[in-house]
Amino acid sequence: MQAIPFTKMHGLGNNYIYVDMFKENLKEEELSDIAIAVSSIYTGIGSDGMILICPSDVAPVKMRIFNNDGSEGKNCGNGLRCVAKYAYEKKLVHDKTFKIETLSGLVEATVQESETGEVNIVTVDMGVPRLSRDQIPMQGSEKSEVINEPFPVDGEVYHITTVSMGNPHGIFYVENIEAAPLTTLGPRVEKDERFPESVNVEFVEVVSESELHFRVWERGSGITQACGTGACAAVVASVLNGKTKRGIETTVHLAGGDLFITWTEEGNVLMTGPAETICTGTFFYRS
Ligand SMILES: N[C@@H](CCC[C@H](N)C(=O)O)C(=O)O
Repeated sequence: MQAIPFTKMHGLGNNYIYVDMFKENLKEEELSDIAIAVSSIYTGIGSDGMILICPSDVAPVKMRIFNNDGSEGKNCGNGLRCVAKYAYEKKLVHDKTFKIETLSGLVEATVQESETGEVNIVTVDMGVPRLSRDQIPMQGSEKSEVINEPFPVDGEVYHITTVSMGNPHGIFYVENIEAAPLTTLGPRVEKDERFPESVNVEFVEVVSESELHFRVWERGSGITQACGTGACAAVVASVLNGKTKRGIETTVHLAGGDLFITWTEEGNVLMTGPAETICTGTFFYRS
């Protein structure tokens, strides 16, 4: 049995068990099983997965994210805001703006500190979205982009736009977000063979040129209350489809609350939203 101190945090209800790898030592070959164990609502703590806050050779801190099925993702927008909050409050960093390494590259976080020294709001420069099929990855002509492309599923033709924010997203537009086929099309598209690494599946209702409703079926975790990279991908997809404008802030309404996202004229995507600590404790892992 291994005692693992943890902090549970969430960004708009997208909640993970955070382990401080500056202090703890988890075996690489057990990470996937530990993520599954901590995430269980019956025999674990209950979460959308596990995030490791690690030392880095190229930044003050590195994030690794495991979904609740044990698979490792390459990026996590809500997780990045929580990692930034943790790193600043625990004095792993001293500047309000600092880099975070992810498996898909470096991003830059800026924390807003309250009078009590707490961080509640974080902006992350998520970098440049990746649009070609080989970057998603998605089967088909390598360098082509997938914008409102017919996407047949079990005899019905939907239209998909794909964007990578370091992890893959497939976006579908719907008339009414409440009627989005989250639990049917979500898992079906997640594992579709056209996506060799699976895909996060998002449904978007356009409210105006600067406002979207959004729901997500996450790769490896199913329905979550929010997906930061997914919301960034939805804003990029909406510009590409001529539904919203580039260079202006778009409010994305997720099940867990709102994110404020701009795809800048310079090319980077900026995401601003909350990060909160739920509790701390010790998990007893039995391998
Ligand atoms: N919830 C996250 C994304 C987590 C990883 C994703 N499920 C994947 O496998 O790519 C976010 O806030 O971006």
